[in-house]
Amino acid sequence: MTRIVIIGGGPAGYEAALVAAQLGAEVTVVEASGAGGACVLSDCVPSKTFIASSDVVTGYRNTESRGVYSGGPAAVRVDAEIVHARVRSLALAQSADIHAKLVKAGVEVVTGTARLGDDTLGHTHRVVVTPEQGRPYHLDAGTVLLATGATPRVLASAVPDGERILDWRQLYDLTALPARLVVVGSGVTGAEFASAYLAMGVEVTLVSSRDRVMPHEDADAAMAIERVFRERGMTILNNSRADSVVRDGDGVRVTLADGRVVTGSHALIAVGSTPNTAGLGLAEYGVALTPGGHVAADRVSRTNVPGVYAAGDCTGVLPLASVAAMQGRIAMWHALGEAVQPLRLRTVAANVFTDPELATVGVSQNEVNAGTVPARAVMLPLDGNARAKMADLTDGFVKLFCRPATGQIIGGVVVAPKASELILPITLAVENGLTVDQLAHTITIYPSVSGSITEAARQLMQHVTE
Ligand SMILES: Cc1cc2nc3c(=O)[nH]c(=O)nc-3n(C[C@H](O)[C@H](O)[C@H](O)COP(=O)(O)OP(=O)(O)OC[C@H]3O[C@@H](n4cnc5c(N)ncnc54)[C@H](O)[C@@H]3O)c2cc1C
Ligand SMILES: NC(=O)c1ccc[n+]([C@@H]2O[C@H](COP(=O)([O-])OP(=O)(O)OC[C@H]3O[C@@H](n4cnc5c(N)ncnc54)[C@H](O)[C@@H]3O)[C@@H](O)[C@H]2O)c1
Repeated sequence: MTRIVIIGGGPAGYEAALVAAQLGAEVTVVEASGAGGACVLSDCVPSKTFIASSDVVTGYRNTESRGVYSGGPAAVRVDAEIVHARVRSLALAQSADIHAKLVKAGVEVVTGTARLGDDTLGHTHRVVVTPEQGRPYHLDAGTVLLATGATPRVLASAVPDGERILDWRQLYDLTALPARLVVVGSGVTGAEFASAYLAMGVEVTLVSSRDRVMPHEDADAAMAIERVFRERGMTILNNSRADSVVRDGDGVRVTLADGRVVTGSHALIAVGSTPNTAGLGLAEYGVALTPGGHVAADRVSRTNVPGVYAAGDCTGVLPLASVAAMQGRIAMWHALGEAVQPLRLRTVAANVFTDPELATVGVSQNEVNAGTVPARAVMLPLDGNARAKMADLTDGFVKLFCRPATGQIIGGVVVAPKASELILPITLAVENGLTVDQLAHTITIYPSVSGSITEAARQLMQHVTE
C-alpha cells in the first residue's frame, strides 16, 4: 500500500487526505493545532462567523424607509463575549466534524508537528513527527505533501501584544468590542474586519497604504465599497503607510510614514501573511522556494523534489481555501496515478465578505484595460433592479466581460449583499464557455437581483448584433 504523509491539516491537507484515502493509500495527517487548520480555527471560518453577527446589525439599517421603526443599528447592543464564544464554538465544531470525517475515511490524524528528515532510499521520504504527547518518531512515505499554510505577517515596529495591538487571530479574545479601532492594512482581511466592526457600531479608521482600499480587486468595485464605508462614517486614510504601532496607556498610537499620528483604543494589524516554511527542513532537503519564500509548486502541486508535493497558502499560488483544497486533491490524484487536470485559476470565484460583498471570477478589468485580454464589458448598477429597489439597495452593480466576436463569457464582478451567492451563474458560464446569448435566454425569477445578470448579458448580446 502507498504510504502518504501530509504535513498540515488545513483545507489543502485534509482534502488531500480524503482523496488519497479514497484511492486506497495509507494516509497520515500531522497537524499542529487541530483538523481544519488555521482556515477553520483562526482565519476563514472565525472571520465569517464574526461577520454573520455583524450582518444582523446591518439588517437594522434604514428600516424606516420601509416603514419599520427599529431604532436602527444604534439601538442594537452587541455582546462581544457571546459573539466571540459563538465564533470559537463553531470553529471547534467544524474542526471536530473534519476530524471525524478523516478518521471515518481511515486517515490517521496525529496532533503534533512534522518536518522532512533524511531522504532514505531515494524513492522514500522520511518525515520526523513530534507528537503533542510522546517522543519524536519517523514515518517513511513514498509521497509527502507540504500543506503548512501561513501566519499573520508581523511588522517589527508594530508587534501584536494580544491586548491592544492585535492580529486577526487574537480579536476573539477581547471581552468587549473596541471603542475606536485602527485597522492597519486595507487588503481583503483589513477591509472585511473594518466593515464588520463599522456595522457593529465601532468607530473605525482604516489605514490604507494605497490610493484605494483593496488595491488588488476590481477598481470600480473597490471604489464603490470605499464610498459605502465613508458614507457610513468610516475614516479611510489613503496613501498612508503605518510606520509604527505602539501602546499608549489604554490605547494605541499609529504613526504614519508622513509623520501623522492616529490614535485608537485598539489596532488590528492586517498587513498580509508569511508562509509557514521555517523548521520544515526544506533547505536541507533541497526543496526550492520562490523569491517570496513560498514553496515553489507547479500546476499539479509538485515541488522540485520527486515525491514531495506542496499545496495551499505555503505555496502562495492563490491564498483561498477553495484553491488550497483543489491543489491538495490534485497532488494526490497526480501522486497516485489518476488522470489529472492541472490547476486552472481562471475559473476560481472569490468573494470579499464586506457589506456589500464583492465577488469576482475570470478576467479582470485591468487585463481588459491593458489590452492583454480582448473583451467587451457592461456594468449595470443595481439601482435599476426592481428587487433591489424594494430592498432599498442603492450600492452595487453587475459587470460582465465577454469575448468581442463570439460573446463567450470570460469574467464578471458582482457588488451586492450576498454577491458570494450571485456569482455562481457567471462562474458556471465562465467554466463552461457559455455565451451572452445563452445567459440572456435563461429565464430568471422576477423580481430578483440575479435578473441583473441576465440583463447584463442581454445588453452585451445587443452589441453582438450591432
Ligand atoms: C482572516 C482571513 C479570512 C479568510 N477568509 C477566507 C474566505 O472567506 N474564503 C476563502 O476561500 N479563503 C479565506 N481565507 C484564506 C484561507 O484561510 C486560506 O487560503 C486557507 O486557510 C489555506 O489553507 P491551507 O490548508 O493551505 O493552510 P491552513 O488553513 O493555514 O492550515 C495549515 C495548517 O498547517 C499547520 N502546520 C504548519 N506547520 C506545521 C508542521 N510543521 N507540522 C504540522 N502542522 C503544521 C498549521 O498549524 C495550520 O493549522 C482567509 C484568510 C484569512 C487570513
Ligand atoms: N474572503 C476571502 O476569501 C479572504 C479573506 C481574507 C483573506 N483572503 C486571502 O488572503 C489574501 C491576503 O489578504 P490580506 O488582506 O490578509 O493581505 P494582503 O497582502 O492582500 O493585504 C495587506 C495590505 O496591507 C498593506 N500594508 C502592508 N504594510 C502596511 C503598512 N505598514 N501600513 C499600511 N498598510 C500596509 C499592503 O499594501 C496590502 O494592501 C487575499 O489575497 C485572499 O486571497 C481571502
